[in-house]
Amino acid sequence: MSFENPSTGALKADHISKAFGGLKVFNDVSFTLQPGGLLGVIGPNGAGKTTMINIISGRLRLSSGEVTLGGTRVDGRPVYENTSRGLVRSFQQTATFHGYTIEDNLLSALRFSKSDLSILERLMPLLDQFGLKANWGRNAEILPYGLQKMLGLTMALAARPKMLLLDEPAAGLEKSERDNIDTYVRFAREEFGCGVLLVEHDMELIKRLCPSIIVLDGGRLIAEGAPAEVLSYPHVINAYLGGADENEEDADAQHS
Ligand SMILES: Nc1ncnc2c1ncn2[C@@H]1O[C@H](COP(=O)(O)OP(=O)(O)OP(=O)(O)O)[C@@H](O)[C@H]1O
Repeated sequence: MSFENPSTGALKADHISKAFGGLKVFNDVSFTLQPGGLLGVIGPNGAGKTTMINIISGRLRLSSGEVTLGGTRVDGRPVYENTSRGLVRSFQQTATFHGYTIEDNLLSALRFSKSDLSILERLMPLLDQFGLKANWGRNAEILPYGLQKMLGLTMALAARPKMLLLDEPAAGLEKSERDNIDTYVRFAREEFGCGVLLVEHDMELIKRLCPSIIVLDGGRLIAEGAPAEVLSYPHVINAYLGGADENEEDADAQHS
């Protein structure tokens, strides 16, 4: 039994593991994201970051362990049910309805999440800043990629998230557009008070935004803590650079 309110409680991954057939994507990973908190998730390609978001949001089932929001189990639950609990994810690729205008896309997002037009009013400063307001009646399909990406991210806020799962929001953006992600995350936290799980490869962004991070590699959680510290750990650097085998390093050390 839980006495916590699911819409205000922490997001907890408790000893979660996922395998696709014989392929173990991650194994025995645990972490907690406090309400209103911000946790970065990094790891080399194929480390299992997107799979983790798919599991937390309800798209995929866990092999073992559990994920709870405010004490209520959310893994294995339908996506729409988790969305209505305030657990909302964004996609690595753009996720807009092609053939529809910016306005239509946002109105559809409001409808899907049973939100009213007042949410659109709350989003207006963001829409203005990203240049989406200026392109209101344009077909989303023909917008530059950066605008499509920010539209998709803004649409995620239409569901009034309590916990926002962001899957590489900066991927595909020009360097000059990446400040938009800082603005977006700050806005989401201030306007909606939501917690943010930020999966990202852009280390500058991670260092700027996240007070703490976890690192996944080869299916394991290999480090956690403040980014400046964690990113200096040799085994984290090694995971990213795919450096020399540890035994080779030992052998080198013995010969030097
Ligand atoms: N539906 C699936 N069936 C089988 N294997 C899968 C499936 N989805 C993902 N995988 C495998 O799981 C592993 C983790 O993939 P995932 O996309 O979660 O990694 P990632 O850390 O998000 O990578 P990237 O940083 O490149 O986006 C990869 O080896 C991938 O091929």
